[in-house]
Amino acid sequence: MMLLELRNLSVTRRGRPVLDKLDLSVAKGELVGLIGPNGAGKSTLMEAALGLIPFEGMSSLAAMTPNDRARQAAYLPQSREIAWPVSVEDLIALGRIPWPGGGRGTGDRQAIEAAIARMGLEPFRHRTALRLSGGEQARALIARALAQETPLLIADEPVAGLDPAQQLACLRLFRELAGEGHGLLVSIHDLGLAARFCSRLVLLAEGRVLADGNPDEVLRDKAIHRAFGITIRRIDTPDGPAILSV
Ligand SMILES: Nc1ncnc2c1ncn2[C@@H]1O[C@H](COP(=O)(O)OP(=O)(O)OP(=O)(O)O)[C@@H](O)[C@H]1O
Repeated sequence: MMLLELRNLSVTRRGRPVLDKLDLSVAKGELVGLIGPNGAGKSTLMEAALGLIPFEGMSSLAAMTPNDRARQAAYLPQSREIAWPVSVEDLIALGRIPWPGGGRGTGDRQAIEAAIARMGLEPFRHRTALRLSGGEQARALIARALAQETPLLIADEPVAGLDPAQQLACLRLFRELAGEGHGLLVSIHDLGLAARFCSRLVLLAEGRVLADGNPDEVLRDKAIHRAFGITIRRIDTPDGPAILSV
């Protein structure tokens, strides 16, 4: 079952085409890694898919009412802004706004507690979110998205700025969520982590999808060289592939 469908999606920014008639879908159970050089349009694609910026073409999410969309997809933007000095627990409760209890119902409480536990935020729950480190704030924002309990999670560079252990924990959790039937669209610059954890990679460059498929195939594709101007060397280890960029 498809959780997100984009057809013929085009975006123009400052008079320049950033995305050009792009097609992309995310199904239940998929952890899709969106890769591509800086400025390729990964954030633009997510913003357009969510209907946050003007676009041409079709996005199944943007076509929904705001409340339906908020129940369908949680979004972690690249800029991790926490606007007010709220506690970590209250920040996470904001993820419940689209649901009937609005953060205060019994179901809401369970979702909030599950998100706190999954992100290991118990020690921080009463701390003002603005007084966390950058990586801790990132985890609190991921927990807010988890508390939203949506079928789809769209995350823009969620592991940037996390330490290696937290990066692994976060991607393991994302894989677990995919295993539970969620769909995830996650932009990521670390090709090694992308190869290890994603079930599918979509390579974006020049406003188009240059490659889309199984990580092994996408990372072997000539398109990687075309997109990044680098060569990828893959070393297989018992823990999965290690990727060297040369
Ligand atoms: N608010 C904006 N107004 C105008 N142009 C923008 C805006 N945001 C991004 N752009 C331009 O759109 C293009 C795509 O940017 P985008 O942020 O989507 O790339 P990205 O692939 O997410 O990059 P990165 O890997 O650096 O995060 C870039 O050329 C960028 O300069």
